[in-house]
Amino acid sequence: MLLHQEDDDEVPCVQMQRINGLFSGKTPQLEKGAEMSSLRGYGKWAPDVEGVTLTWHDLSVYVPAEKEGGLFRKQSKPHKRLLNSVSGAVKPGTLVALMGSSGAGKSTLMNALAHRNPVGVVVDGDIRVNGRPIGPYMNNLCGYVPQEDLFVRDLTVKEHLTFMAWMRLDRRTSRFERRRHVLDLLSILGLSERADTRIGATGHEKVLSGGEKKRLAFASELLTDPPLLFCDEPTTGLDSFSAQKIVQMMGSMAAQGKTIVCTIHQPSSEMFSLFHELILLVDGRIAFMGTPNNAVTFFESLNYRCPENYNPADFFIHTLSVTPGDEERSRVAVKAICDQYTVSEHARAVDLLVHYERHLAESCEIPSDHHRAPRTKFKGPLLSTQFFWLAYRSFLCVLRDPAVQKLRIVQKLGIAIMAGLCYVGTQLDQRGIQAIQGALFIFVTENTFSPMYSVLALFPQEFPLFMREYKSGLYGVGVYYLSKLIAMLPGLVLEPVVFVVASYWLIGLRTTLYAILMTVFITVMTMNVSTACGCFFSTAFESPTFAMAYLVPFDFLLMATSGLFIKLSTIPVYIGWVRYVSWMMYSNEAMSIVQWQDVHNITCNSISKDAPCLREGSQVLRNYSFAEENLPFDILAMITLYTCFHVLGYFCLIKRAKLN
Ligand SMILES: Nc1ncnc2c1ncn2[C@@H]1O[C@H](COP(=O)(O)OP(=O)(O)OP(=O)(O)O)[C@@H](O)[C@H]1O
Repeated sequence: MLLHQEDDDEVPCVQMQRINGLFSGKTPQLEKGAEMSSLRGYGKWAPDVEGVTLTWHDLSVYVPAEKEGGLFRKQSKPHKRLLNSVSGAVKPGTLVALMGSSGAGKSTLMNALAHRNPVGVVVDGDIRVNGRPIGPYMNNLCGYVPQEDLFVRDLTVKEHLTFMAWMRLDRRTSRFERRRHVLDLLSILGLSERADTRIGATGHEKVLSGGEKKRLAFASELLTDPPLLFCDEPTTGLDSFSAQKIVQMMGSMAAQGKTIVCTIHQPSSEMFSLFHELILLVDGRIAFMGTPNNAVTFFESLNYRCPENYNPADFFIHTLSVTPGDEERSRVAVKAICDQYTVSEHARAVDLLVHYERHLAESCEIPSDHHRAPRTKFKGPLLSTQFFWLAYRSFLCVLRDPAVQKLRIVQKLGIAIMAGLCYVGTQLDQRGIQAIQGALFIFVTENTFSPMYSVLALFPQEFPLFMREYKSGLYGVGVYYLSKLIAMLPGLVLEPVVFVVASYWLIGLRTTLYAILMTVFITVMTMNVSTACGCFFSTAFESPTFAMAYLVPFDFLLMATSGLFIKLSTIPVYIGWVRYVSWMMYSNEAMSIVQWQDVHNITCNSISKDAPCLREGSQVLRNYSFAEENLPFDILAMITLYTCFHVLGYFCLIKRAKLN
């Protein structure tokens, strides 16, 4: 059989048919024109795409090696190579098993092929889809089922898919079509009966089984009907029956023309027989690529005979593994297998296919910006749609956890009543001044500390899911951040209102409508600024523990400069600047102004003979270094701080997203 290529520019048809026959017996030979046109018309809006051929040539992947040396003497080591000049090709309608021992480079290869490389990873080589170099359009073209299932646990199966349908499908898809799509997928993947079941998560009430979650992960990817699908260890953690079902399902999808690459560990013989192609990776090199039957023959030709009734998958991995105690000899043997594969007819067949695809693409004169074509065809959801669905998802989560919400409201109510009871009977006299100022300070602290600390986990706990969805191009940082804020807003208004209403009259604060409304407004503002500060710390640090470590000293300074414990005019200059970022001070001053402005009838029953008698509200304010005319400035300062904290939080989230 003639397998080597004499001339890159001339690939005779007979030779190509032979290659295809050798490479995969079941793959239909696509017509030259048909194949190219299928890709040219591709986009999410064009689900009728026929299929894709994925090729990669001379592909190497590097990561920067760790730096050595002390704090002031860092030396860069050369990059570490994870993949070493690998080439391969997968045709439409093929289910490929990507196998190798742990650390062989399977995930690295799959990430490179799917154009989803982690930050810092350098990819060198040529990866093409139907002859086109891959690019950001891969987000639209391919589906990626990750190994670890990450879902919003409080959603039901149907809600999750509906969310995905709005976030992933073309904006021109009608509501009816989306619903039909979701229902069809539920039915195809056997999830119809679980449609209204909550997904659940590890450590919580588990409501979907591992296999069902995996099928849901497939459903999320299949919504866009991608012709190319990557699956990272889809059977890991599943029982043999569920694992078999998943592989069978992938087989049926491949039978419909999809190209599916799947990493897999220890498949049973029965499961292994469902794969059309096999790629064996070892130490970043390809030890074999071709059909499982050809793999057996290839290993036999190297005197590695798979015993009868032995699972070939186990045999290959065993042969390619490094035996403890005999590392040197095993490494030499494994290297010899890779070297033999490189000069084998199987490798040459792959090379020919790779060159053929490239030749085909070049001869079709695709415009230089061809890689943008799929993007221009697909019209993603509008920002407003993304915002609505993200906010809706967050609201659902809040509503689905009523115990936490109820607890927070009950807690607020309890503290408000306790605080109120402490100040019952407050008179407008000299003792009353201290009582009122103390009560106002409780208004400030109670609406500062607990909300600020309660949001510290908000972003870190959802970060893995956010990163996955962000990296797959589902939405941007801004719309995500904004949706989180909006979802929190009802609670951030309700809680302070409950607090003020429950304690205001018990304490005996001013009962003018203006004073009540302004106190409610300032308390709501206080809680929102505190939460904004918490959000900033939540995005700036990778864990709530770190955030807390920095937030506690900051809080101390805020409280010390709030105006109750020390006269603001006497604070030393070197620490005095903190008052300008202390919303506790602004809030305290604003609430004090509301309570004391235009008060002229304070009874003079001085606590001690030496203490001055404060008859006027303005005197009370002056006593705390507050000034009546500062009220608009205090409110403006709180609004500014609220905005600044959120802007900082947003930029920190962008930075974290880019670094991960
Ligand atoms: N970002 C990275 N920085 C440094 N080393 C990395 C990085 N990513 C992967 N590696 C290393 O590259 C090698 C291949 O990793 P990869 O995750 O691709 O292996 P794998 O075959 O998928 O393994 P497993 O089956 O255990 O998931 C491993 O030794 C891993 O430690």
